[in-house]
Amino acid sequence: MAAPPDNDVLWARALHVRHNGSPALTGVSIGVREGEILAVGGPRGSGKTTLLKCLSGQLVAQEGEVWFDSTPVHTMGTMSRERLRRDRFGWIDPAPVLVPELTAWENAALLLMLRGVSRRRAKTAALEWLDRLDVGGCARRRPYALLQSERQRVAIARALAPEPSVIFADEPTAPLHRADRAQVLRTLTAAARSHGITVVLATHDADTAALADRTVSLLDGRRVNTVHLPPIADPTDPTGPMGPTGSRGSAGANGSAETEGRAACSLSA
Ligand SMILES: Nc1ncnc2c1ncn2[C@@H]1O[C@H](COP(=O)(O)OP(=O)(O)OP(=O)(O)O)[C@@H](O)[C@H]1O
Repeated sequence: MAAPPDNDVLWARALHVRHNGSPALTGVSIGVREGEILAVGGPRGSGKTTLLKCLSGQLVAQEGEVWFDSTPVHTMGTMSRERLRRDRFGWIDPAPVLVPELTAWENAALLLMLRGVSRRRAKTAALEWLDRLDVGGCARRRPYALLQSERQRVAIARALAPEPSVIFADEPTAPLHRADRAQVLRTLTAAARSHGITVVLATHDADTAALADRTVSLLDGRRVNTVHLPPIADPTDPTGPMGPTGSRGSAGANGSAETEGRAACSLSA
């Protein structure tokens, strides 16, 4: 078992994952450099979420290796992986999952308090991150009183507040409209760069991938050289393909735009 290259904070080799017998990842290898913002692109069902789950230790591949900071994650026991995820990693879901009983600032401070940071220090940090994400004014509201886009900003603040080594963001701007998407992504990437946080970002949106330092593409669970996808259309733009007369895609349950997975690609060597 060879250790990964020194300049990769995260590294995976020949990952094979099958969900109920169906292949989700087939021999995927990837290296993520420290402080890098890496986009994992590809159409729906191409394996992006599965890859992020393997890299973050949520899922152990049936075959293959994952290393973080020269430590083999694939051989860790469940408790060690949980500890690693809690102490070093952050995760942003496509739709915000907040604790309904807690206010926005308490949600944003939650991971810090779970790590043993005092309530006062956690609150200060949470309020700073909420401000940076333009939801400082919502700090005392509970999730039910927030817009979906505000909830997602709170969820992003919660992931950033502990300043983890790596943030895994799975379609983090899916619930947002186009203008919001760019602003939130810029905040996320700027915060990551200023704090040296590595970001692994799953997206099927070309505009989102453009903000990354580098993009790797997946198709049908394999690394490919290129995947050309149309940018996600804005459902609020009447002139766009998602507008009133358009027929491409459909609005998801949370109002987000869905794109078809049309891709032109070539298999990598
Ligand atoms: N828990 C599961 N059980 C069965 N099949 C699954 C499961 N999770 C994912 N799959 C399948 O594995 C493949 C890869 O899914 P994955 O969610 O990783 O892709 P993705 O690129 O993230 O897609 P999306 O953009 O829709 O989230 C798909 O065919 C998917 O249907």
